[in-house]
Amino acid sequence: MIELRELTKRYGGRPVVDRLSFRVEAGVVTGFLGPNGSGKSTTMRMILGLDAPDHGRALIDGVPYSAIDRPLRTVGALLDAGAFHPGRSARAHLLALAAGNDITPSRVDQVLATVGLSDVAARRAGTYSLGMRQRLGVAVALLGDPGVLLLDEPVNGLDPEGIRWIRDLLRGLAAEGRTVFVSSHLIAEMALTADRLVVIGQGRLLAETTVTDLAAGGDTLEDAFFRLTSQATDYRGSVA
Ligand SMILES: Nc1ncnc2c1ncn2[C@@H]1O[C@H](COP(=O)(O)OP(=O)(O)OP(=O)(O)O)[C@@H](O)[C@H]1O
Repeated sequence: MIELRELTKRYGGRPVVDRLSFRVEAGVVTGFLGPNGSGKSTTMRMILGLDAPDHGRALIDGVPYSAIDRPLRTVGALLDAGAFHPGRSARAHLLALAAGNDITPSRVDQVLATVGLSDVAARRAGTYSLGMRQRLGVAVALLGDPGVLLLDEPVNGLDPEGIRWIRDLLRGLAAEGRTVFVSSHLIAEMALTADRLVVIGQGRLLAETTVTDLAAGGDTLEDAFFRLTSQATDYRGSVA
């Protein structure tokens, strides 16, 4: 379970995450939705201890990330799919991470198979397509067989087959009782993947809901999402 209590981050005096409080429960996929720049990545970075909050806290199974022993085995994260040494093979990359976290080499082969990279595992990660890099990022997240998973925009750059694959994977991981928290700015994709939704705008909580309830007002999901977030963007578009 992930719990945020009044989590706040300011940049240049401006709150980009603003007293955010909510829970992400185990056993379902929770979508984290908001327009561009609404603070999703900053929130995830604070949950993972990569950015320090100015106020409030983020807890994973009741403790801050920094207090978790062997974190890879508790929390798996996909933040930036490009974060690999380009000269290293996918297998070497995973083996190095496994060695540092008391994870067996056989687990490396398992996750390579899960993400569909077994046949190309000896290739340098720098030669991978964007979709293959996303899959390697997912392999890293799964490596420690963690009970909690955070994925920031995992479908970015994936083709339709890859999108369906990640959707099925996330739903399967939640069905195993894991906590799955996945960000997106695409309501249509989240409607197919997530059960619960946490919607933010300008760093503030706009709604904690379910896909079913969001659509219940008779609107299309997209209309309901726009209605929720229309007053909470830093930009405005107009149709000529
Ligand atoms: N290191 C930083 N320094 C200053 N401002 C930052 C920093 N990181 C993020 N911001 C600002 O914080 C706000 C929230 O950014 P964030 O990346 O968390 O949003 P997001 O919801 O993930 O957006 P997107 O969907 O576009 O990825 C933005 O206005 C961004 O410019």
